[in-house]
Amino acid sequence: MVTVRAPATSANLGSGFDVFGAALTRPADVVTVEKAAETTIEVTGVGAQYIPEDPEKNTVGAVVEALDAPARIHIDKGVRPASGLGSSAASAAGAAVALNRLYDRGLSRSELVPIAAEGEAVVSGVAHSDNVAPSILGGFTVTTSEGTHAVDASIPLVVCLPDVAVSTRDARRVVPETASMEDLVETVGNAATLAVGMCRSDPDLVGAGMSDPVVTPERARLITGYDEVCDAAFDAGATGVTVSGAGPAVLAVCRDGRRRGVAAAMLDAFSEAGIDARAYQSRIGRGATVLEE
Ligand SMILES: Nc1ncnc2c1ncn2[C@@H]1O[C@H](COP(=O)(O)OP(=O)(O)OP(=O)(O)O)[C@@H](O)[C@H]1O
Ligand SMILES: N[C@@H](CCO)C(=O)O
Repeated sequence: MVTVRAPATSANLGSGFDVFGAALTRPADVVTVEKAAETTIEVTGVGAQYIPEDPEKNTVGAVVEALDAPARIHIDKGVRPASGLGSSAASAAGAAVALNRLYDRGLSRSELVPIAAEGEAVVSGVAHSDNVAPSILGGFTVTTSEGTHAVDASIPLVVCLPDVAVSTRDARRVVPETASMEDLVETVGNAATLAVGMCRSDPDLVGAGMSDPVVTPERARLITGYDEVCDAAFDAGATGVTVSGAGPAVLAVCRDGRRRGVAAAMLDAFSEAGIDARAYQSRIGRGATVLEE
C-alpha cells in the first residue's frame, strides 16, 4: 500500500495561461493505492458526491491506464472539485506518484507529469499540465510542450474560494481565440516579470507580473463579485490578484504578514456580493509527498 499527499495548485497566475503553475501548501488530496486485479475507486472528503468513481470518468483512471497499474484506490478529497485549485489534477498527481512507487515503475517525477496530465484530458478535454506539474514537482512551474521547469519560491498567497462551481471545460469556452499584438506584448512582459519575481521570491514583482489583458477579463465575468474582491485584496495589501486556474477561486499574492488581512477583506467582499466563501492562507509549497508505504 502507498499513500501520497498531493497539493492543490494554482494555474495560469494571470499572465501564464496554460504555462505557469504553483503548488500551494494547502489544501491537498490524499491518495492511497493497493495492488488489485481490477481497478476500483472510492472517493471521500470535500465534494466527493460530485466526483465519479467510474475509472473511465475519474482522472485517476487515466493514470492507471497509462502506467498499466491496476489498483484499489481511495481518494480523500481536500481540494473541492470545480474550484480552480487543481482538484482533478491533485488526484491524478497523487495517483501517478503512488502507482509509480507501488509498481516500481522507476519513472522520474518529470516523467510522471505527462502521465498525470492524461487525467486532465478526461475532464476538460485538453491534457494541460499546468496543474499536475506543480502538484508533482512543487514550487513555481513553467510547462511547455518541451517539458517543465520547476523553481522553488517562497511567496505568501491567499486563495479565496467562493461557494459556486465553475468547470474548467466551461471556462475554456470563453477563452478568446485571438489576441492583439499590443496585448501579446503586454502579456509577455508581465509573464517575464513574474518569472523573475519567482526566481527572487519577490512578491512585489510576482504581483506586478500577474496582470493579463486577454484571458482573465473573460473568466472574471463568470465570478460574481470578482472586481470588488480584487479591489478589497489590493486595499488590504495584496501585490497582485487574479483568477486561480479556471476559477472560481481568486488568488492573491501578498508580502509576509499581510495574508490574514487580505483573506478577511476578500471574504467580506464576497459576502457583500451575496456569496459564501472560504479563504486559505497559503504559500508556494512542495510537491506530492509519500506519507506511507
Ligand atoms: N479525482 C477527481 N477529483 C476531482 N474532480 C474529478 C476527479 N475525477 C473527475 N473529476 C471531475 O472533474 C471536474 C472538476 O475538474 P475541473 O478541472 O473542472 O476543476 P478543478 O480541477 O477544481 O479546476 P482547475 O483545473 O481550474 O484548477 C468535476 O466534474 C469532477 O467530477
Ligand atoms: N490552464 C488551465 C488550468 C485549469 O485549471 C485553464 O485555465 O483552463
